[in-house]
Amino acid sequence: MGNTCSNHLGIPPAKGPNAVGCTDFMMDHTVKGTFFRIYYPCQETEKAERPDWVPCKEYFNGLADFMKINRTLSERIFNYLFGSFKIPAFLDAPFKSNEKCPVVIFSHGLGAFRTLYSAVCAELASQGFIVASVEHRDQSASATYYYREKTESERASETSASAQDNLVQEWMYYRSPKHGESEFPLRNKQVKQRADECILALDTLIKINSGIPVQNVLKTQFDWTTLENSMDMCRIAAVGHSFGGATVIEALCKEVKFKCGIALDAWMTPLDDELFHRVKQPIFFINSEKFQWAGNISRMRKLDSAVIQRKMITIRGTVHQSFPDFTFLTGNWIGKLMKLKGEIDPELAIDLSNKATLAFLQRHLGLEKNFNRWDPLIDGQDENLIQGTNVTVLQSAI
Ligand SMILES: CCN(CC)CCN(C[C@]12C[C@](c3ccc(C(F)(F)F)cc3)(C1)C2)C(=O)Cn1c(SCc2ccc(F)cc2)nc(=O)c2c1C=CC2
Repeated sequence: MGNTCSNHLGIPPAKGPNAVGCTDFMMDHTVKGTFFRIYYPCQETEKAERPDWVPCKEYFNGLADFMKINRTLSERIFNYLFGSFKIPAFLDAPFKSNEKCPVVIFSHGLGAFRTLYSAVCAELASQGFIVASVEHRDQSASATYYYREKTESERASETSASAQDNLVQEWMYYRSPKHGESEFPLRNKQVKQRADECILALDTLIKINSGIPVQNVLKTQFDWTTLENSMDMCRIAAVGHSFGGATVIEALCKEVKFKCGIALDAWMTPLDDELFHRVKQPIFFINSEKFQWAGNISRMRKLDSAVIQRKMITIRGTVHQSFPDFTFLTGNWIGKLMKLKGEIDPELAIDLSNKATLAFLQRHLGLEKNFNRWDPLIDGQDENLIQGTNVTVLQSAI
């Protein structure tokens, strides 16, 4: 990425001391199995190549459905606009770390999928974390796939004998609420499934860490046994964007192994009210300036506590899409037109968010790093940050 001129488009490289590897894991042939992309510290290798940011065209089709635009037209536009981007990580590079790595489980937003937050996940991996970016199968992702065994008739109708093993790749697309269907029951059911999927991903990493052999149904060149005894299972956090932010809070409530949570522009609607007094871990809300509204903020405020650290900052000049990778991938005027960019430089915004995240993780995972140099950001002490929120919340609404 030698190109330094400002109009260079691409996901910014990670800033930490470690090179970043990434690979995919799918547990089994069911829709209930866990599916995630893992980012990890790796050996510098010139031969590994960077994977495509969007792995296959079905994701662009799903994105078109999610945005309610025509598939054929948009597939061409998305391919033209985004088809050639690579992510800042080396595919299947050999894992390398001279110390146990803390663990982050990442949850994507509504209409997104596992690869769209690589600027956040790769940065954490470059700083020594192992990050599992889950792909949710609750029909909130634009698209996702799983494998199922072929049925008798499918096998029978097979022409060539050289057919692949008896598996069929099954695609699941975003499900929008039916006409008249109220949003809460659907989103509440989904947030519970999403939390379970984050916990299942964590349990899978725990098995891998303890040397229990686990099957990866995806054919990759990555040797999962190299991760044995490499993860610090006392230092686990959950991070997520928007619907993924709500998933973080639900997951913290269900699984005490998550020591803290970071919610990037959380969307609080899917959460039950009675959840708020049950979650006990520290939570950090990093909000955009444009997405939040009083009702959403007042639900975050219900988590305020005198005894458990709950923090909130707002990044000036940001929009909801300032956290996913799209914010880096279009020119200024398209980006602003499509609300993919705010007023602030996207790389500065994600840098502030990542540094504040690392400082909060050091504080609540007890890391012995120097991320505490960014502690002031947790309290909004920067010209581009607001401590708390810019949204006025009526006192009575709390
Ligand atoms: C009419 C559609 N309507 C559906 C309910 C609202 C659609 N919408 C605003 C969008 C996503 C947008 C987007 C993406 C991507 C391009 C592209 F051109 F760059 F591809 C453009 C334009 C369309 C901005 C959101 O849903 C916002 N949002 C998100 S956006 C997460 C996301 C999705 C797809 C991505 F590729 C990247 C990130 N995650 C949430 O958890 C929640 C919300 C709202 C409440 C909870």
